[in-house]
Amino acid sequence: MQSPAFLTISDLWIERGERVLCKGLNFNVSVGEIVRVLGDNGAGKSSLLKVIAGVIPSLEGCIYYFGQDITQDHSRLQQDTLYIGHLSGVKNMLTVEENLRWHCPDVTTDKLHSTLSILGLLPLLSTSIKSLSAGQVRRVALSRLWIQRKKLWLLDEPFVSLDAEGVAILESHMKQHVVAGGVVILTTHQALTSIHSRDIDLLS
Ligand SMILES: Nc1ncnc2c1ncn2[C@@H]1O[C@H](COP(=O)(O)OP(=O)(O)OP(=O)(O)O)[C@@H](O)[C@H]1O
Repeated sequence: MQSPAFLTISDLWIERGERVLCKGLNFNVSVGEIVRVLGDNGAGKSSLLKVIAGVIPSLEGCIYYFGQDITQDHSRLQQDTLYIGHLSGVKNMLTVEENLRWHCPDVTTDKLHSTLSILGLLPLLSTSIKSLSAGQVRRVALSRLWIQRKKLWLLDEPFVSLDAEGVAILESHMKQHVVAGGVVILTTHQALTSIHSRDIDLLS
């Protein structure tokens, strides 16, 4: 018998603000895949990620995690998921280090420093988020991908504000993650330059 997919989205309907999005959406995601969710502005890409993350409920349909229906209780999937939303979850009043320690209280100083070094943020360790550029804030948000070990990455517009070097660093890290058996589901309006993805198109 074939083993169940990592994630199965089955006849999923999403409603937001009395508008129905994703009318009967079906797709599977396998271990080792990068899935790019495409669609026009307002098509429902962020909403779909939020439904998978268990942040908002679906109107109808089911989500299966390794064949187990988790539609009503996302806790098993949430344990294995790192969701970085469009607004990135970075706190303006904290420094770069405080932000990361807030999200990842168990991180060692070595790991923190090596991650910030990869992302070019080490000199900004004690700088308050409110003094950073948009691209630097995005790098702080994404640094959790190097620290928190989770199978599923749900990334909403992770490339926004990144320069070419930042895009290359993130694409390379995604590639390593899926080669190691992870899964990435992301939304982006830009083409991926060095990684292969499977595209799911949400028609608006
Ligand atoms: N909190 C909310 N309350 C009500 N409606 C919402 C809410 N958030 C989003 N919507 C609506 O849901 C629809 C889909 O929004 P969503 O953010 O999922 O789209 P998107 O495809 O990610 O768009 P974009 O490409 O612009 O980021 C839009 O019509 C939007 O107005």
